[in-house]
Amino acid sequence: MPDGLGRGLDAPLFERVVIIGVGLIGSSLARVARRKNLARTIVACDRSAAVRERVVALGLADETYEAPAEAVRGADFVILCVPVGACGGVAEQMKEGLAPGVIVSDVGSVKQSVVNQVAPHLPENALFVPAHPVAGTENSGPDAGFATLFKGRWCILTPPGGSDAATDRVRAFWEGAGSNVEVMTPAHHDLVLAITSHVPHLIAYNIVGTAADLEEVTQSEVIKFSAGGFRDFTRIAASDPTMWRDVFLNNKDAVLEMLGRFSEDLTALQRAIRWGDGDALFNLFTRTRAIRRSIIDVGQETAEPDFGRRKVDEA
Ligand SMILES: NC(=O)C1=CN([C@@H]2O[C@H](COP(=O)(O)OP(=O)(O)OC[C@H]3O[C@@H](n4cnc5c(N)ncnc54)[C@H](O)[C@@H]3O)[C@@H](O)[C@H]2O)C=CC1
Ligand SMILES: O=C(O)C(=O)Cc1ccc(O)cc1
Repeated sequence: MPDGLGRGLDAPLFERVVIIGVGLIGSSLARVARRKNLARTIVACDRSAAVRERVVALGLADETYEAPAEAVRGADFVILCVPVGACGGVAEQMKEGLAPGVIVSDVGSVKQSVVNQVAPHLPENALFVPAHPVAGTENSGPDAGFATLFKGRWCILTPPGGSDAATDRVRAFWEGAGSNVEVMTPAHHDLVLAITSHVPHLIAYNIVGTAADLEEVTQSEVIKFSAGGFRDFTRIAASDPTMWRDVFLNNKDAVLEMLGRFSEDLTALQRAIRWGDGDALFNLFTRTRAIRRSIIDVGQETAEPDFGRRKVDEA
């Protein structure tokens, strides 16, 4: 009996899913694809020999390749899970192996730049549905992934022509992985994520760097007294340097726009402290407390909002 996507109820969603870049996100996808029967065959591709060895040792894939063009042969779904700055190069390397009608997607934290890099390399008969799971941790590599990473989290799709049959299949894949799916334009995605994710990471990198540079506060004191808010910043600031370098270089305009607003608001706070304007501080802190509580309320109904999750299960 076929489902809404034309498959038998027990049939996997895709025949041959290729994951290029098997780190935190790629390995989590491999794990959940296996667990939820989203792929008949899982193919892993990574340029790192050490990663490919771990993929084999962890049993994450049915086949493992170094070369993207070999990996993608005969695939009906290819997902780029490499840093955003590497997507164009990988697309160029894989293009000659792509079968007609293949759906190509990615998981990059920035969307417009990935579209600009990848689309020119795809043959006309490939269907491109960019995606961004708004779920992750500060850890990297195939050992850091886990099958429940995407459960109850948002996944944003930015298909070029709005929704179509390929988008429906990618939506089904992410829903199968446990995510809630939303569709928007790449530019809108990049603006929203600049303030909700990219600037917060930049602030964390900056505050940890500032604390580490302070001469009168020794490194050991920073560590010793980091039980407060600073400790949360250190988790974020432990995120992958390559990944985050690429995010900032590839979402430059939106990040600079949001950073400008942030700096203005920070200056207003600085002024309130200097002039003893307690009302200004109290009013802002009251508003932000309400925002946090509304996130938690929504989270309890739908998704667990805590980004600081750790690996909780195995493949
Ligand atoms: N880490 C996170 O919390 C999240 C990351 N993302 C996005 O997911 C993507 C991957 O991030 P992670 O899994 O965290 O990274 P990761 O560092 O854990 O894994 C990346 C993998 O890609 C491989 N790789 C790098 N360049 C390559 C190339 N040119 N060809 C083939 N393989 C290559 C690396 O060897 C590594 O195994 C990034 O685009 C990131 O923006 C999206 C949501 C959350
Ligand atoms: O670990 C955290 O707090 C995160 O914010 C994870 C994360 C990192 C990058 C993304 O594009 C989405 C989620």
